Amino acid sequence: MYFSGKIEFGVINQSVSAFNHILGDFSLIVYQFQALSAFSAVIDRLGEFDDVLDSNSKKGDQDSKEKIQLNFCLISSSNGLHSNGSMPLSKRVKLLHVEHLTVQTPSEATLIKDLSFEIFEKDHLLVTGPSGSGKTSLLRVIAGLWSFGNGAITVYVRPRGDLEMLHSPDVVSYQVTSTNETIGDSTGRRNFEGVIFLPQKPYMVLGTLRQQLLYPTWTEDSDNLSDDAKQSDSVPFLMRARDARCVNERSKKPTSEDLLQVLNDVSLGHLLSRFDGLDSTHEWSSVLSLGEQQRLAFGRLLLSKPTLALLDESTSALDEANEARLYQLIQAAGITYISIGHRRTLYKYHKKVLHVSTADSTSTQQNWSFKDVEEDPIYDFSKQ
Ligand SMILES: Nc1ncnc2c1ncn2[C@@H]1O[C@H](COP(=O)(O)OP(=O)(O)OP(=O)(O)O)[C@@H](O)[C@H]1O
Repeated sequence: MYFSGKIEFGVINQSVSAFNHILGDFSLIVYQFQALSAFSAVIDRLGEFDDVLDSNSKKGDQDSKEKIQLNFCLISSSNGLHSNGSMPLSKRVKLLHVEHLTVQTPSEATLIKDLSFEIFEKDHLLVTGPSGSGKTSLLRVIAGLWSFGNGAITVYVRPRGDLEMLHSPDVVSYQVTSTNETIGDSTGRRNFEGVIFLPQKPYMVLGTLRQQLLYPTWTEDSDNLSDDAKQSDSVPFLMRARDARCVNERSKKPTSEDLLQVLNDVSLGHLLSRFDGLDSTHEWSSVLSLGEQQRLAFGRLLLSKPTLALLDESTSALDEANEARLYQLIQAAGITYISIGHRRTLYKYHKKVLHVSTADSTSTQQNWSFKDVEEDPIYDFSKQ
């Protein structure tokens, strides 16, 4: 066609280039077919996952009446002087109110029936009972990690700094007023300050010894979170982003001296020479024994000073001397705690005891008893 003059040379060039272009585009699909099909499978799975989340949240809304109501209240304080200037008798600060709580498993088997009790400051509570009776589930409910069942729980938290105030000799009383401000419910429960849950096997973060100690209160991730993220539910519970109404200022990050002091307090000073200071990185869950990990977790408690600590067999791997030392340390730090444990020696460090027995599915009777620790016959044995 070119020689007969029907077409110009430039047009032939353009046609070749256009053909190559189209061939290249189609070849991309052929060559990348495997990657594209894998990508499509991932998109399908994400789509299904999203559908399941949507249906669960809709179901959750429908079932909300059946779920455990968890509320957080901000404790308000006053110096409590009477109008005539006299000092009132110091009032006890309520930290936890459990009302008609029934705890169930996801398959609706009842673990604890119609439980009601109150915990005041320094009313350290020991939860005992046979294996499988629901002790851990109860702590998970209080921590907001479990909501199967019904009833209501109110957790009272105080603004950071008030713990120090309470123990200052200038403060003669600390009062819960009738105008406690509700700062969150079961949907917004992650945005508060004041409750820490310590499992039997503590979570060891990837990073340095310093980061281990600062977790979960001063994690780098939570430092880097945007304000929007800090206010959203997407922040993991243990990172505990702060609610502006709860703490006016971010609590002061402990210095290296504070961290060294806490390490010595929990008898882990030797880790510094063994692992070359605070800033070396190791796989901590492998290089530390369970007892050392549990002591490290108590170090975190001593730095964070929560209003309420939930200890789920948190000293199970420790000898009695170390266990005694840790309980004395958190008592001295003014932390009120609820512990689960099987050892008789634990009775000494608690004021109240909640005994849960295995629920009988054929009976509607309560399967728990709540009393002062002195009233429990085991208490006398524990002192020997
Ligand atoms: N995620 C779950 N799904 C279904 N059932 C569960 C779940 N977690 C716990 N359970 C069941 O709930 C019951 C209570 O468990 P829980 O861990 O609260 O008991 P526990 O009293 O703390 O036991 P232990 O003293 O052995 O730690 C057990 O029968 C357990 O199998």
